[in-house]
Amino acid sequence: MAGSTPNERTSSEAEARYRALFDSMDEAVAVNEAVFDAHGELVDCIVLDVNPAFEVHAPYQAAETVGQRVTRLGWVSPERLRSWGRAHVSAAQPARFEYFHKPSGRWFSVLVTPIVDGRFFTIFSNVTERKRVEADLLDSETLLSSLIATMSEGVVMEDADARILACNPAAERILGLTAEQIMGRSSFDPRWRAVHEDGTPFRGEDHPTVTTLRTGEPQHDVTMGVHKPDGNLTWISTNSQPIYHPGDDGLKGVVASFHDITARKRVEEELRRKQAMLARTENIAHIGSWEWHVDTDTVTWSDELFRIFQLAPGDGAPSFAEQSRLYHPEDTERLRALVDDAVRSGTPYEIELRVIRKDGEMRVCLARAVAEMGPDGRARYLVGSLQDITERKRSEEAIHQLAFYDPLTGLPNRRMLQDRLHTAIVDSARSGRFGALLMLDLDHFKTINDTGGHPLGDHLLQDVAHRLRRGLREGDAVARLGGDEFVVILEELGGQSEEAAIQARTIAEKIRLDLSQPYSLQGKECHSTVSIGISLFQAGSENIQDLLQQGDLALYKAKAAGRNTTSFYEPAMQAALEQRFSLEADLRQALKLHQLQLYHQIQVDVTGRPFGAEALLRWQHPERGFVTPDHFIPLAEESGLILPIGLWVLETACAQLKAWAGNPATCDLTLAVNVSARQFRQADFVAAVESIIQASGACPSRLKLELTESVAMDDFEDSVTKMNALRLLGVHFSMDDFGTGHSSLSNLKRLPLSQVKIDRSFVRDIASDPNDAAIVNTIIAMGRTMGLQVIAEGVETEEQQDFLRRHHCDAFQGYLIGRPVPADELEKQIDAFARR
Ligand SMILES: Nc1nc2c(ncn2[C@@H]2O[C@H](COP(=O)(O)O[C@H]3[C@@H](O)[C@H](n4cnc5c(=O)[nH]c(N)nc54)O[C@@H]3COP(=O)(O)O)[C@@H](O)[C@H]2O)c(=O)[nH]1
Repeated sequence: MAGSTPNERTSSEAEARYRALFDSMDEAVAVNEAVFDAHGELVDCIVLDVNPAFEVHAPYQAAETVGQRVTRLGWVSPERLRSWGRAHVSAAQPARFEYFHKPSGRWFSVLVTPIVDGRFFTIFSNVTERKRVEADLLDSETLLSSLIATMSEGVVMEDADARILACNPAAERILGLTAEQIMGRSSFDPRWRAVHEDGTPFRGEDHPTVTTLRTGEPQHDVTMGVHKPDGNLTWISTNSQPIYHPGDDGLKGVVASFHDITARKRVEEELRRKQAMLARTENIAHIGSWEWHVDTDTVTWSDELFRIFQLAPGDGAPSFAEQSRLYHPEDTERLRALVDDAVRSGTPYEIELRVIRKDGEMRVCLARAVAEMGPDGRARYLVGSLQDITERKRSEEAIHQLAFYDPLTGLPNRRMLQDRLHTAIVDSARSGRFGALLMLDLDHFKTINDTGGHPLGDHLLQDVAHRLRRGLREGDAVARLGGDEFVVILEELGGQSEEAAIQARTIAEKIRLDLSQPYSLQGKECHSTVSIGISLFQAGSENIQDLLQQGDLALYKAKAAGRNTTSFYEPAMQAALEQRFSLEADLRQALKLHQLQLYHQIQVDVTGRPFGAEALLRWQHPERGFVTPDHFIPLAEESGLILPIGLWVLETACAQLKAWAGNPATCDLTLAVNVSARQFRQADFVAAVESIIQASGACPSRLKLELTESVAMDDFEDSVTKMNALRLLGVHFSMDDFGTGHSSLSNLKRLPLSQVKIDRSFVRDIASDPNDAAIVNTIIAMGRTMGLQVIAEGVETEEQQDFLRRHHCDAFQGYLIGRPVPADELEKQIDAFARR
């Protein structure tokens, strides 16, 4: 360059290079000059120059910028400039600040770099985009942290050593710790006192965050219990997620979120407890429950249901259709109809089903179900129960069996018979045909029982039951009333009474013959026969009790006819029975109304001297007149009235003895009193006699009790005991009706008798019948051998008395000597004898 110095050339070349560089720079650059105040403090800068990029990137035109002060341009505030100037200008250090150009809405990063002589480059970089990203980032971070802060889930962030770096308020609340207490704690910290659901300790290495740190895998829904500082256990469900830094492979930490499931656990626990309780209850009650979702055919069963069917719960509940094979084939059709109905119309059902278990065992179950209906009016669900009622059924059957059947023979008992009889009468009304009741009683069963023992008797009754069942038609009923009494009900006989009677007798005869065939009992052949009473019935003609009574009467007739026979009921028997009932009713009143009297029949010795009398009961009825003992004594025996009557006789007789004791003419008299079987068998008989004697003041040795042979021989040991006891008191005994029984000599010897009385049936024909004469002779001889007084009763003629006297009979009683008379009459007879 001409005319310039080298320095000037160098300077201008540098200027040119600077210019070229300045102008070529991509960034907007301004050259500024510092403005200092009097104290040398930077107070402003004046823009000296701008490059071409300035107009492109900076928000100003060169013309409006050059020569302007930067504070006026708004690039920096005076205060900021001043403070920067203080800190950096002297050190010639660059400064960077950011500046927002409002009119353009752009952000600039402004780099102020000191050059020399108080000049600066001010370089503008448009950072609007970065600022936007930064602002967005800031926004999302703010959002995230406020989200975490407000979350109900606890969140903690742990570093690579599982040490907590951050936590949110929910974590504090759930763990019962402050943020300060949480921060820095590691998952291994024993203070957590973490436990598994089964109560075992939760080891630090199993903690989900530790697992995530170890494996890099997220963990989900890990349940653990942690103890709060107050000792309460809090249950949490935890998720953990690994944290990686972008562009970095290494695991930096883990974030864990957890929520408090203590309440849920409590509810679950309660639910579990209730389910267990329900299962236990179902087990105790043998009730299984089920649910069937109709559309999907999904079936749910309770454990108990599996148990009832003996199926493994692991195999799952069979579908509804499959279940039919679990029931008895006869039940499935009915069940299907009920299920169809329930599905169609929602009708609940209840049905007894027979469940066939895998091993073939049959159980009786009560099935119940209700439907849950859908909006379409069809069932969506069927919900039901199945109760195993096998044991209950068995008990009911056993109770029914006990209540309605005879345990020995298995036949219906009296109660059941009444039901059957009722049905038979109703059926007879419908069909117009006759029915018949056969009342059966085994002949001499007591003897079989007594001689062979009760087991033999039981065996016979069972065999009889078997034969009866075997020999009858299916519709006919057979029952055992008790003891050896059986009843057969025949139905559908003829429509006419004669025809029905013939049919009934034919069947009864068949039964009689069948039952009279030999029995093989306990290895021995036994024989038995039966008496049968037949009573026909028709619709409404009789009530059940009447019918049974008619059967009894017919049976009585058969027995009276010699047994092993059949007899029909006759209305005349009914009349006799009614009369008997009426007589019994009157006899009950007789004592109270003082209608009974004691007559006395004199007894004399061979010289004709009266030594005593027999007391004989008389009943003077106001309407019936004089009722003889033969009529009412058996009735009194059967009804039990003989007990109060017998006591009255004893009391009256003892009172009479006491009265006689005061009279020299009668003081030596004995009085014989008849004792009935029932009276003698009373356990307190001896005590009763003793107390009557004592109460009356009578002399016991004047009292003679007459027992028949059969009474004395029946329960012989009891007779011996009682008689000995009374004999010790002084009471004498006479054996009445002697010769009619079967007493053996050895037995007779054991009885403390004073007298035997020859039955009047032998005396009657004594003169004409050599047999009777022989019997009387034998009795007299035996009595004398045994040292007993022998008295003959029923002596009506001189011939009889002569015969007896000739054969050394000791004493006589009969119409020949005197009829039974009242006590005052007897005393007159005694006087008359005395006067002879
Ligand atoms: N348990 C009780 N039984 C009693 C009582 N009183 C009587 N009886 C028993 O009743 C049966 C009938 O007695 P009755 O009608 O009194 O007949 C007695 C006499 O009258 C009768 N008799 C006496 N002498 C003759 C005679 O010469 N001819 C004749 N045809 N009959 C005569 O005999 C009956 C006395 O019998 P017995 O007792 O066997 O000596 C009868 O069985 C009485 O036992 C009572 O209080 N309790």
